[in-house]
Formats: sequence, C-alpha cells, structure tokens
Amino acid sequence: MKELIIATKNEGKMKDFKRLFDPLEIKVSSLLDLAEPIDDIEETGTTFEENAAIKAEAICEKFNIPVIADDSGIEIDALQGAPGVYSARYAGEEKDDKANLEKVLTEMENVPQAERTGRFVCVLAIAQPGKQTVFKRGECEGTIGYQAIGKNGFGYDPIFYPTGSSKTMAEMTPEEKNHISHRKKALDKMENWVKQL
Ligand SMILES: O=P(O)(O)OP(=O)(O)OP(=O)(O)OC[C@H]1O[C@@H](n2cnc3c(O)ncnc32)[C@H](O)[C@@H]1O
Ligand SMILES: [Mg+2]
Repeated sequence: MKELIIATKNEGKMKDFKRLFDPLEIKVSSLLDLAEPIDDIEETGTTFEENAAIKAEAICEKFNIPVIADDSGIEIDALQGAPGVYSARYAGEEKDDKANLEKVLTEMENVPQAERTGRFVCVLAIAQPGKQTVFKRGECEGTIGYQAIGKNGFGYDPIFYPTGSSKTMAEMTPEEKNHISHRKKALDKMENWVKQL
C-alpha cells in the first residue's frame, strides 16, 4: 500500500484523514505516528496557504519524501473573519478546543441568527522534493450556533451548522462530516495528484 506523511500533530484532523484516504488505498501517518519525535513547527504565516507550506516543506526537507500539510480554521463574518488562521490558539497558546469555542460563543452572544454566517476553510499544501509546493483549498459554509452541541469531531464542530443541516458537525457521524467537509473538498481537488504517487 502507498504511504504518505501528513505534517500534523492534530489527532482530530488525522481521524478525518485516515477515513478520507482509506478508499484511495493510501496509508497516512501523522507526525505523532513517527518513531522519532518531531519538534513543533512555528506557524508564522498570515494565510492558510503560508502556514500549510511552512509545515509541509519543513517535513519534506527533513525526510526527502512527498508530504501533505493541512492548515485550517473557521472564519466568522460577524468577527471580521476571526479566528481564521489563529483558530487553534484563539483562547491561548495551549490550544484548548473547548476554551476556543467558548471564546467564540461569548463574542457572538448578541449576534442575531441572520448574521451568524461563517465557514470552515482547509488548505492542503503538497510538498515534493525538488518541486514547487501545490495548494488545494476546500470551504464549507454554515452558521454558528448559540451553544455547543454534539460529541463527535473536534475543534469548533459543536458550534458549526453546515448550510442546510439541522445538526452541528459534532452531531454528525464521521461519514456524514467527511461527505461535506472543507477537508473532503480540498482532498477531492487533490485526487489527480494522489493518483500519480
Ligand atoms: O498544525 P497542526 O499540527 O496540523 O494542528 P493544529 O491543530 O495546530 O491545526 P491548525 O494550525 O491548522 O489549526 C486548525 C484549527 O482549526 C480548527 N479546525 C480545523 N478543522 C476543523 C474541523 O474539521 N472541525 C472543527 N474544527 C476545525 C481546530 O480548532 C484546529 O485546531
Ligand atoms: Mg497548527
């Protein structure tokens, strides 16, 4: 079976990726699956593309093999696009999913339903030795709830209603989320690249 490293330490993302790559018959490993510990990579970019490239290129250079990285987050219109690229650390450096979504709920307390629009964004960067890094972007539009509901998924899933859904992403099964998610849409655009691996 073909193998690919995903330059991430996020276990929620990896659960998504393992299921998404399964039908493509590709085994994916995260930085946490590698025998040697990998130092945290500083995400100094101001766009999803920049941060995805930083992560993918750092690991590609280290191992000299093709690497995918995912930089993702939630953009909320009423917050002028925040948390955006700062989604993982919105409530502080310790990357606490619950604290992050509670901060959003507090900031959105008085925002009426019609103005609670936003989207999940996922940018995948594909770094290959000696080649230009390639980017694929997927977005999933939706609205922000007034409270956290559901136990599945990770991150901001409990407060995000994809357009047309009466369930939050955290109430969906992994199959339901993977059918419509930003990550799935970005990965679909990568299919041709994956085939030539
Ligand atoms: O950089 P890596 O190691 O991949 O892991 P990370 O958690 O730091 O990942 P990002 O820098 O890309 O930050 C993305 C954050 O956006 C949120 N996020 C991304 N995709 C999501 C999804 O499918 N569902 C819920 N929240 C998501 C979640 O809070 C993530 O921590
Ligand atoms: Mg990160």
